[in-house]
Amino acid sequence: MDKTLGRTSVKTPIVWTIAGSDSGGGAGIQADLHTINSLGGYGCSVISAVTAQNSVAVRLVEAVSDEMFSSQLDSLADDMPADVIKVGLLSTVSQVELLATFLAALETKPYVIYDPIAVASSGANMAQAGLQQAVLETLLPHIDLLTPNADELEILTKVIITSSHDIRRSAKVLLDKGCGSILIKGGHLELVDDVCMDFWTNGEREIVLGTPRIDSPHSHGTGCSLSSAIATVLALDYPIEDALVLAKAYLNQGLKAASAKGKGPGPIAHLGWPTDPTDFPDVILPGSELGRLLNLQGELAAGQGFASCNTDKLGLYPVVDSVEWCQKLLDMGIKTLQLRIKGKTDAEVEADVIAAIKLGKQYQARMFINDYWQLAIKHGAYGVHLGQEDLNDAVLPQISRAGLRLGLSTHGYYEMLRAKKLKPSYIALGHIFPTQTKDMPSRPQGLIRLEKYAALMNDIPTVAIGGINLERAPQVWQTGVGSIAVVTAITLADDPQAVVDAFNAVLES
Ligand SMILES: Cc1ncc(COP(=O)(O)OP(=O)(O)O)c(N)n1
Ligand SMILES: Cc1nc(C(=O)O)sc1CCOP(=O)(O)O
Ligand SMILES: [Mg+2]
Repeated sequence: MDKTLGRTSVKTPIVWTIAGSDSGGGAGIQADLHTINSLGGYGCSVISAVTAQNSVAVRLVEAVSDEMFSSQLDSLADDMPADVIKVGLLSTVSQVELLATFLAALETKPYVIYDPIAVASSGANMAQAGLQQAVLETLLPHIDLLTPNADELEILTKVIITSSHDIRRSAKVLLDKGCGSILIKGGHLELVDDVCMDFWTNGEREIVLGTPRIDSPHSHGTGCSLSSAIATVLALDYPIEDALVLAKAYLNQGLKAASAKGKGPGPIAHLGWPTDPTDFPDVILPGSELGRLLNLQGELAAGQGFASCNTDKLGLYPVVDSVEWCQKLLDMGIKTLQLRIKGKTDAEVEADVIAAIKLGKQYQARMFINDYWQLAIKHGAYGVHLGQEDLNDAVLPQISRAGLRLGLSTHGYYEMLRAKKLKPSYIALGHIFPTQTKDMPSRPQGLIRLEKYAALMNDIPTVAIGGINLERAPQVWQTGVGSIAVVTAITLADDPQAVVDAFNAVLES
């Protein structure tokens, strides 16, 4: 029997920060450790330089000796290997070279993020001449994510950023040097008024996140906190797109509550895992005004949205592959249902789609058609269900204009936020547990994440899917989702009627 039901306690991941000490506590090692701890990681530190500073000025910067720098790295490697490493200030050329050699020699290489602090926000230069060249030539091939702001980007690439073309051109310079991906931070990007825009690319995919500019004087250490937040969320095994979104939300939440600790600008507040929807960034869609300005690939735009299901509790939602199953389940009183036939042409499924839609109307049930959106429109279905890949081909305005409901699959924070912008009729959250029904590219989410997702999507109907059976149903239902979708729990049951009755009892509790 599955005793954990997906609520396994997550091991606290180890995140190293390799950075300078800020005696004022707001940036560098201190900001990193606050952030790592606040988001649920265990922070270890390798101090590259000691700075004497307060909230007003940096008075003195002293790099540690090469021996001390290397000894810290080796001490940690021998006993407390990192799940993710965040690198901040490196103040000498030899530190850059020592770190590159150290990373190259690691047997199991963790994900490495480098926030290339060329010049502190206070204006004090903390880096040795020649350091940028050493970074470009020796360190970048070991970096999975580089997080420069526009100034740092210009220093590293010599490209002055005045357009989206410049952003891509400068990113390419760094990717060509061997860096895995780049997050260009929008704090200093002035392409769009009043929107703080962050641009991420790995050369194949692009993600743009926007947030209204939060005008706080207390923004000391924001870059350090952002990169260590990304590091910690990655160490907790979230994918990069979710780490970007969560780190941004962490920063926004902290900026709103930031306060002075001395006479000058204070640091952001460290307030734990973000949960307030208003702190989360806007996913910029390619078909939006800003998306077009940035030349993002694709057509997706927010549009008018989709017809409502008139309830946020869609109940038990069986997903089946035949008209016979539809008939059987409608006879059992099911009111939300999906016909999911895979791998056939439109012509091969059309008769089944027509029959399923007709049955749905006869039983006054919400009959969704999976994938075959053109047939669903043609024959007047109640709704369509589409996944992330389907969004590349489907013409959403046609579905919306035809008055059909739209359900969208999602598998994490980024996809949820992007899906929500399309104003669908419901959002599916998957896959919660391992499933035999389909090969999934993502990992099972588990109940702890599902609970967070359901709370964040609190103003749109939600459906949980993936590996849900009767035993797991009560705990899934307690997370606050509005519906439970199942395939094999019903289709492989010895007594489907008994299983439907038992699910209904859980969902009515
Ligand atoms: C309710 C519900 N949720 C998720 C899915 C999966 O849709 P998709 O990702 O498009 O995958 P396929 O089902 O097409 O294989 C779904 N069908 N229903
Ligand atoms: C079709 C499907 N979509 C998923 C998603 O997460 O998007 S999980 C899934 C299969 C669900 O089948 P079962 O209930 O047998 O595990
Ligand atoms: Mg699909």
